[in-house]
Amino acid sequence: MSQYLGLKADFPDTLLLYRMGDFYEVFYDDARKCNALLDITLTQRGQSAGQPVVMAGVPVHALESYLAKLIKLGEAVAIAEQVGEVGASKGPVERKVVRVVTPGTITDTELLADKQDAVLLAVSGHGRRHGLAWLSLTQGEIGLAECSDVELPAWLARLSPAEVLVNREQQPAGVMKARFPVTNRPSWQFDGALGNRKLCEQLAVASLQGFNAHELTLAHAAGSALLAFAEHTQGRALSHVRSLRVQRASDLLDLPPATQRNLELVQTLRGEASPTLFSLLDTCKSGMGSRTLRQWLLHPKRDRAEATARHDAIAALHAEGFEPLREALKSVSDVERISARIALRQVRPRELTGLRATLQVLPQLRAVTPAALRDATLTPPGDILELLERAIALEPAILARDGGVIADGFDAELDELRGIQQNCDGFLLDLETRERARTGIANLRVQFNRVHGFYIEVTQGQVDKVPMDYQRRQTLKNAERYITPELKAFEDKALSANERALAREKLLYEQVIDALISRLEPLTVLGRTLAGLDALAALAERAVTLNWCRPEFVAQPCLEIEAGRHPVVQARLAETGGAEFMPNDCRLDARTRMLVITGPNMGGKSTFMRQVALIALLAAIGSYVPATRCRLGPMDAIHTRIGAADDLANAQSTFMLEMTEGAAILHSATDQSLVLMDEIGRGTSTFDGLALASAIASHLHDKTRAFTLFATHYFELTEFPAKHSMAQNWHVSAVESGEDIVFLHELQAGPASRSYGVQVAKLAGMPASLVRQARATLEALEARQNAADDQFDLFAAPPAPPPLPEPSQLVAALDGIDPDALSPREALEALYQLKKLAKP
Ligand SMILES: Nc1ncnc2c1ncn2[C@@H]1O[C@H](COP(=O)(O)OP(=O)(O)OP(=O)(O)O)[C@@H](O)[C@H]1O
Repeated sequence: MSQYLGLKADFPDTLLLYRMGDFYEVFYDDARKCNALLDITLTQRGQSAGQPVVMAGVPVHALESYLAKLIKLGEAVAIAEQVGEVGASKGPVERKVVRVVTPGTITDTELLADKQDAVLLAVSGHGRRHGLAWLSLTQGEIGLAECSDVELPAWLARLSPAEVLVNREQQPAGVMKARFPVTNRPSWQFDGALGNRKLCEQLAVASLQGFNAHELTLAHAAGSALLAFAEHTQGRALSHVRSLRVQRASDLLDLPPATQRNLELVQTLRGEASPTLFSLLDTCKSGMGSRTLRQWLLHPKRDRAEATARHDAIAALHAEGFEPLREALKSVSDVERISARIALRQVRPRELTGLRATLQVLPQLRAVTPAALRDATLTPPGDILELLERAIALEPAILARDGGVIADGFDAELDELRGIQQNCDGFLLDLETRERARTGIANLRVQFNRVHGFYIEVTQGQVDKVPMDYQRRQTLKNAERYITPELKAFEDKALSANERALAREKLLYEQVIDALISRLEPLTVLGRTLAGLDALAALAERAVTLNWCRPEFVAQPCLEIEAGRHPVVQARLAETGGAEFMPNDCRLDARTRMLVITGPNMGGKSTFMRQVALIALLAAIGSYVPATRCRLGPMDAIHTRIGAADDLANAQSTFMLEMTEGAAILHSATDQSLVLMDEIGRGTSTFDGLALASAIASHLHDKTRAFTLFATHYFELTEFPAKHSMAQNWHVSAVESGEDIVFLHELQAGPASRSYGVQVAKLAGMPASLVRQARATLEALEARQNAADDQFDLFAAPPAPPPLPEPSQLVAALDGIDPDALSPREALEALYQLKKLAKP
């Protein structure tokens, strides 16, 4: 147990899986935890320090599936293997932790989601400002950023880390509130100067100035913890991590967590992966293409140069045809992950054959790529392909340790070892023929037995013909057995050929990896280029299949959409064979900044608002958009306040959440933001709600001047545009037919005439008697309302705040005291003085 306890001391917070023969065992608390998490049986064995040893085990062959479960549950796992030889020394075989797997540092293909990177994020600082450093080990690029505590949730949502490293002694509240797996790290690792040095070393540069990252001290501190942890888990330096990107919130189109959620970008409101905007867009042919597209979707830039270049690329793909390219992309493997796994020396033989196949199709892929996108990096690095073709077998074994990985003809020694195994019988026959000819002994035989190994047997009558180089091995009654130097050499080779072939293969495989590591740069770049091409080709395909148009960017404030559609709702309607989707226009500009949208429930208000936001976002990531025409001015953020789900986990009521999100929008939106407000105020009583909704609308119209789509059930708000010149009334149309209602989903100018709530309730299947009663009550209420209608002005300017009271003498005296400048005696006097002033 002492060997186990020694190893465990280095990994106190990590489950330690300890190899014992055919099992990985876990002990004590780790065993209890695994019992609870994996439902594996606890046992007891012997005693250590007077206590029974509680343990549990998983079979070696099932390790990966148990690891996958543990990682999914947010656990970190250290794996201790036997590294010493059994019986080589007294006591237990030497064991070492060879691998630490944590949610943010997994690189195993089996454990990683194909379409999503596992991002490891470190957050430094606490209180108001934070430094962020992140990395996906299978990508090889470090990201750095700094942000305020208010911005932190948006960063966390955008990066969606698999694991967050925080300072054990200064845990940032924003991280602890979010629901990501957190790993505590020692305080000293969050050091700015150390981080700067480590980052420079990692990137092999003298200063971070070239990356414009030299002044981000807080981010350096996070970088220090990030690199230390990543190296610690991999047990080696990260030779493939060679680039750095500084992200500034001000460069990105802001998509706060609520927006990502409400627009169902990568996850539905129920937490499923489809149908979402991403699931609709992602027809990529490779995992790396999908990951790139996802990254584009969640990190749209404010600057439109990159998006315009992507629009150009899609146009080129349309002009020259994208199907042959997509066909060629089918035979491309995940070069991005394979290069990272080469760097980490974890690459498997079949991944190398995948890489080889990719390099082989490159010329063909290049030929079908439009000239404008035919990047220089699409030329195969010839030496790498040549090496893979020569070195790796056509269909290698799954694991290098099983042999059969290195191709025949690559290494003479390996060929010979394999030759020995395969041609043992042939060699012996050949030797026998040669020796018979050389000695003239016609009945000489070359043979083998387990006890004596190989020998040449000569009958007693012929022994005088035996040449000088024959050494006697054994004397029998009728025969002598000999060995020759040649046969001895063959015996040595044959007996250990298998073992030696395996060892030789392992060595050669390592050498191939060494050679690949030295040529990693072009491979990494190639991975990135192919991933980008795959994502672009998917966007080109979507644009044609779904009949989208190229958006136009302009410099003046403007958001004009003709015949816009909600891509996901439209696809769902088409799938389910429901009604046709009704396209709608939207026109906002410097003079019209707000649409007040009314209409019945189910009329299509939310769908319309979301489609406007999705179209703006799609344009910003460089995609075509679901409309017939689209012109967009500059945009810095998309804010949304939609829905009324309680946030029970954070103990917030519907109304509190509504107001918190509303307040966040009012604080951060600008005149370049797009704001969607869906039925704000409905979480409280009618008067409260109406008062708040109108105050919020006024604030957005008068102060923020953001492009706002304001959907509401409060009819009173349809009077808003009459008094606010930049607002207009629009409504979603519906027609009554008898007591029923038909939704036209068409956006028309002007306010809605009524809300049709009772008809919608009938449609939803409310009992007929209840609907009748509701209709009667409604009529009575409307009659009373008309009678009592007074001319109350909802949008009158707010009353001036009351003047601040004069500060009292006591407060003025307190204000005048500077505690740091007082001697103890002066402080005592000041205290007496204050007491005197406090007397009535
Ligand atoms: N333009 C459209 N064309 C066809 N169907 C549509 C359109 N817009 C919405 N719909 C359909 O109507 C349903 C309801 O739309 P939506 O949720 O946008 O209505 P709403 O007015 O926001 O309702 P509520 O006020 O109850 O939230 C959608 O699920 C969709 O199936």
